[in-house]
Amino acid sequence: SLYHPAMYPEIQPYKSSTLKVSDMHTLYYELSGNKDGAPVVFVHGGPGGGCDEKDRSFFNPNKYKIILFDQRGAGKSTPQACLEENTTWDLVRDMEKLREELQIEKWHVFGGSWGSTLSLAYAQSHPDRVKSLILRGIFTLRKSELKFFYQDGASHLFPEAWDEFIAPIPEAERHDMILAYHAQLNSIDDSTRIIAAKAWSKWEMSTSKLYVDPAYTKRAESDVFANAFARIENHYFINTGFMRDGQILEKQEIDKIRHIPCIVVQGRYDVVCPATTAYSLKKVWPELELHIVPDAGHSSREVGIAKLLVDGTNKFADL
Ligand SMILES: CNCC(=O)c1nnc(C(C)(C)C)o1
Repeated sequence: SLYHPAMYPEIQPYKSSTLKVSDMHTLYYELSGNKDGAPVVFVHGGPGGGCDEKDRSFFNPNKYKIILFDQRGAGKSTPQACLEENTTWDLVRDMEKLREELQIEKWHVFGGSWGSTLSLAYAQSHPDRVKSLILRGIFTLRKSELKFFYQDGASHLFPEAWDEFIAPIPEAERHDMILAYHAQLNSIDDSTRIIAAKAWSKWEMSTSKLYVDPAYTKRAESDVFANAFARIENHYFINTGFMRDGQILEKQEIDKIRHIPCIVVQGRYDVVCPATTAYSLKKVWPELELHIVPDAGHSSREVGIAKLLVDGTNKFADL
């Protein structure tokens, strides 16, 4: 079932296709809802997480032309979990290629977690192509954010899951978990790679909701999902998103997009992308509408978060 009564019923795409964006990469995308409606592009998280069919339900299908696409190496895009030619700026260029392929002038942009990072990077690169931004669980890949979730922070709140996360890593390497996981996720040994990928994914899935949800955590047990999610996330994080530390929050970058209508929905108890980053974004971008949900964690599937996201898409539908 869906995460809140305000969400729209599950629908199927009226078109699914692929777009070749480089000699190496081909993206999967799909269109649903009203083909003459207001175009909105859904930017999935991870990176490497891929889209989920339920993601269509954040949008009124009578008002929106709903565009879901799997970023490089994620979901149904190929080559699966490929790290070559896979950077933030390749994905920004891909969004422009997709927009042009679909003959869209301007579109609404909706994204959570890594999806909020890429949405902001895209808007700062192409502000004239963005009608509105609806963002959840703000993530800007600062070293402090990565340290909190992967080294010394969330570990204090989820000690049991943290024990499982560090288990595959030799004690001598635990002082730099992202680097240590990079070695295992890129090992020549398949079993080392998949064990590390599942442990990495399970850490995130078991800390993404205020009430740990076993059904949600199960997602980490899929070899295909875990492999792409873990390898691509780790690749982006070890490169701190291919950006300067804090680049997205710089005044010169925010000033490019301050005129764009923007709603941010942030869980108070989000331990994956803690509220401090959403708050920093609000301080540098006072015009944005910030909602901190008092009883939610990171996931867009938290009841309070899902409701405010749908309220946001309903509000922006007629912009
Ligand atoms: C640090 N990564 C957070 C993120 O982007 C994310 N968390 N869960 C997801 C999926 C919903 C795509 C699994 O993405």
